[in-house]
Order: sequence, then structure tokens, then C-alpha cells
Amino acid sequence: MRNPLGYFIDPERQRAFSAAAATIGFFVALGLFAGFYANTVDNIVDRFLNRALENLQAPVAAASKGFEALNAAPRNDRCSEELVERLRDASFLPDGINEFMLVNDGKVECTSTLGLLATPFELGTPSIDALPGGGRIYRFGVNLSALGHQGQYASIVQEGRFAAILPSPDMPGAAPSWLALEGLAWNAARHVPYRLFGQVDLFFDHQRTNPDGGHLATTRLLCTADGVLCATGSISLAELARNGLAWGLLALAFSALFGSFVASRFTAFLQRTFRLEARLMRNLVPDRIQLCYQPILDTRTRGITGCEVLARWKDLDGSIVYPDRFLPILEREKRMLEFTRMVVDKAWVELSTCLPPGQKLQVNINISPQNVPDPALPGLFDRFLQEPRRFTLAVELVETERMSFEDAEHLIQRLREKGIRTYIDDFGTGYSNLENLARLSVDAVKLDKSFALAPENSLMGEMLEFALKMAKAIGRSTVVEGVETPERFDQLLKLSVPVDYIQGYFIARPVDIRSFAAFLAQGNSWNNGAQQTQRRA
Ligand SMILES: Nc1nc2c(ncn2[C@@H]2O[C@@H]3COP(=O)(O)O[C@H]4[C@@H](O)[C@H](n5cnc6c(=O)[nH]c(N)nc65)O[C@@H]4COP(=O)(O)O[C@H]3[C@H]2O)c(=O)[nH]1
Repeated sequence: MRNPLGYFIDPERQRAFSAAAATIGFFVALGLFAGFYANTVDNIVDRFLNRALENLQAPVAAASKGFEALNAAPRNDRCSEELVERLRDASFLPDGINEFMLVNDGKVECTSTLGLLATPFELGTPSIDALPGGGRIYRFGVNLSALGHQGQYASIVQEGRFAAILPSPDMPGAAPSWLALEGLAWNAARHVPYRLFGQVDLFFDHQRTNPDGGHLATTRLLCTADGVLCATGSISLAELARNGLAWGLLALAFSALFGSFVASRFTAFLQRTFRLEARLMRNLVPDRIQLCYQPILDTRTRGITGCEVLARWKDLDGSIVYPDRFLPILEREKRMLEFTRMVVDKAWVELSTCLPPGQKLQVNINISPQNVPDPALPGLFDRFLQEPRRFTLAVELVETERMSFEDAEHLIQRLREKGIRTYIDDFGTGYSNLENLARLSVDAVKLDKSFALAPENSLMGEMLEFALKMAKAIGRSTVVEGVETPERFDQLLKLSVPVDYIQGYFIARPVDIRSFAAFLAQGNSWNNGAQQTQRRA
């Protein structure tokens, strides 16, 4: 079954996952910024509403007391010395910082500080807000210089005939441009709200659109516990966006940066976790090793007398990885003995169960130069050696500059004592040469496939016969690999120096154990290549 992790191997998919990670990173960062900004806005609104409420409480309390005292008296409809005195008394109540006055038909007739006015002061119609329940509120901003009060006052509130001037609530620091505020003193008993300052109707807008006082609403309301004082704040989203544009752009840029940072970390993580090396190291298990068997033809009997065991590794996505890619990694990670053990064990299981008991076969196993000095290596082949009637073993080793002659010769001797043959593989390439070959007492030489694959009249082609002669001269058996065509096959059989064994696609490609067993069962015989080719055609 395909391992789901195999999905992550493909670089295209890794890029897609990284792009998704970048998008998530971008939106998370943007969300955090937005959350932080919303929280900051929320805090600012709260701060101003609280401050507004705090600042309203003292003057409103004083005004209420004043109205109570004035309205308690029986006659209060016309100005008189006695009424002015009472206006003054109301003004001097504890915390009484207000100016009280008597208003008839929108005209101030007397005040606590000016007494009886010779000319009644017109409060003016535009300042009156009509409210549900019949209340009347004079809007702030009336110029009261004529009453002797310099500058602007926040509000004139009126109950019945009496009115009071409430100073603008003391707001330390101006509210931001995106926040409009309104303060009301709500006389619940009489259903009369006195608007004390701010933008008209915010309170009623809020009541209309947010009956439950929704937290995320663009208007917010804060009232004292007794419900008498309320401050309403309204947030202008357009103004807020304009105001926060620079921060917004910065947040976008930072979020994009963060997104690309997340993507780069995620890509690095995927590449680290799913690079071939990491995949192989985590999954070097027998189940992932696949073996192929390539037949080896004995030129004297023209029959298949042996096979080379060739390993592949099955990747997480089910694809097959060839030795040229995974062997260098296993060498680097010093896992070659473990790997060779798995190959030998698996080859034993497959060959001993799938081949008929009467089938005699030489099994050629590749080993790594890293295995050569390892004293544990010869012991790996014991199971094969217990069935000498079925299997003989040969170990193929490639010469490298890293391999010491002493170690190699020691291994060859130990293997020979156990009845195992040794082959020099890929002779003619890399580090291998005739001098080295003569010094090692191997049983056979496998000429590198580049000899057989070379065009007939090329230098390499000519060298093939020469290399065979030299190998024969020092008493080694010979194997020619890489025979792909009937012409090359025929040509090899006609050489003055006979080749002992032939291996290559012309005989058969490396195949799995079932196909190999079927191939052997056919009992093909290669009397000559042309005949074989015709038979196959
Ligand atoms: N073009 C062409 N190629 C042919 C022909 N006949 C065979 N070959 C290929 O040549 C390679 C022969 O194996 P090698 O020289 O031992 O070279 C092997 C061997 O050195 C190493 N190797 C394979 N399996 C193992 C293993 O289990 N252990 C170790 N240590 N090395 C292994 O990997 C090398 C490559 O193995 P493969 O990729 O299987 O490649 C194989 C085989 O598929 C042909 O007619 N034409």
C-alpha cells in the first residue's frame, strides 16, 4: 500500500504546500494584527466612554440637586428677588458649580449670577432638540458671553422652567477623529434624557441598531449602574481605515514577510524531512528492498548457470530507486553491512522458495568496499552455504582507492575457505587495472559493460579482446556484461579468446523472482544469438 507520506516527496507538491503555508502564515499574521488593532480601538473607545462618564457625574449630580430644590418650591414661574435667591441657593449646593436660570418661552429672564435681567436673553430655537417623551435639550455650543460667561459651554439642560449650564466635560486629550461621543443624563422617572455633550442622536442610533449592546458594533454605550448617565461612542470605520492606513500597509507588508518566512521554513522542513537521504534512512527495511535477478549464461553449456542479485529500494510513493542513487547514501551513512545482510537474506528467501529444488544456481551478490574489512561479512552467506546442492555463491566487489589490498585478500581467502567465489566487478573502469587484478587472488573478472556496449570497431571494442586475453593469462574466469544485441553475442562467441560467461539484456533484463523462475523454467538455450533472436521474434 502506498505510504501517505509519499505525497510529500514530489517537489511540485512541496511547493504547493509551502504556498499554502505562506498563505496561512500571511492570514494568521494579518489576523493577529487586525485583532491587536481591534483590541486597541476597543480599549480607546472604552477609555473615552469611561472618562466621559466619570467627568459627567459631578456636574449632573449637582444640576439634579439644583432642579430638585427649585422644583420643590410652590411658586416658580416668574422672576423675583426671592426666586433669584433660590437660584443662587441651588447653585451653591454642595458641588453646585452650575449657573441656574429661569427660562420662559426660550428667553432667560434671570440667573443665579446676574439676577434679574433687564433684557431677557434669547436662548434661540436652533438649540432645542426634540426628544421622545417630550423632553427638551439645548444643544451645546451656545455662545453665552451675553450672560457674562466667556466662551462656549457644553450644554444647557432644562427641567420645566429652570435651566442650568453644564460645563463641557473635562476630556483630557482629544478623542481620535474616528470616534464620535455623546453624553446623556437620562432622567428615567420622567423619560427625559438631557444631552450633555457630543454628536446628536448617537445614543438613539445605538438603541435602534444594537438593542443588545453588541460588542463588535460600531456604536457603543456605557451607562452608570443606576442608568442615569450614559456615554455613547460611535466609530467611523471609514475614518478608522483612513487613520490606520499606514499601519494597515505596514501590517500587510509584515504579514507578507511573515508568510514568506513561514513558507521558507516549511520548505526547508519538507526538503529536510523528505529528501532521499532522510527517506532512505528512515525506511531501510526489508519490505522496501526489492531484488532483481539477471541471468548469467555459461558459454560452454549455453545454459543459464547463475544470476546476479541486483537491489532496488522502493520509495514512499512506490517509485523505484536504483542503486546509483541510494548506494552512495548508504556508504556515507555506514549502513552497508546492514543493507548487504537484508539483500542476502531476502535473496535466500526468494530463491529458496521460488526456484524448484532441483535447480542448481550460482548466486552472485554485490558487496560494497565498505564491507570488505568487516569481519561479520562472511557469516551473512551461511544460509546459502547450508544448501550446497542448490546454490553456489559468488561475491562481486568493485576495486576502489579506499579498499586496502590486505583487507581484500584477507576477505577473498576467508570466503574461499567457506567455498564462496570472488569476482572483480566492473573491471576496466575506475580504479581497477591489470596490476591490481594480478595481485588479488579472485576467481573471476567481470568486464565492465562499457566494453560490450562500445561500437564494434571502436577502441573500447578492440580493448575487449585484449582485456579478455590478459585476464585469461593470469588464470581468471571471465564474464562480459552489457551484451545487448545478437551481433555482439555472436561476436563474443567467435573471439579467439573464449568468454566464459555472458550477461546482458540480450539474455535477459534484471527481473523479479517470479519472472526469473519462469525464465529458468523455459529452459532456453543460446546455441547462437541469431537463432535466439528469431525465436523471440
Ligand atoms: N545498459 C545495460 N545495462 C545492463 C545490461 N545488463 C545489465 N545491466 C545493468 O548493469 C548493472 C550490472 O550490475 P553491476 O555491474 O554489478 O553494477 C551494480 C552494482 O555495482 C550495484 N548494486 C546493485 N545491487 C547491489 C547490491 O545489492 N549491493 C551492492 N553493494 N551493490 C549493488 O549497482 C550497480 C548498478 O546496478 P543496476 O542499476 O541494477 O545495473 C545493473 C544492470 O541492470 C545491458 O545489457 N545493458
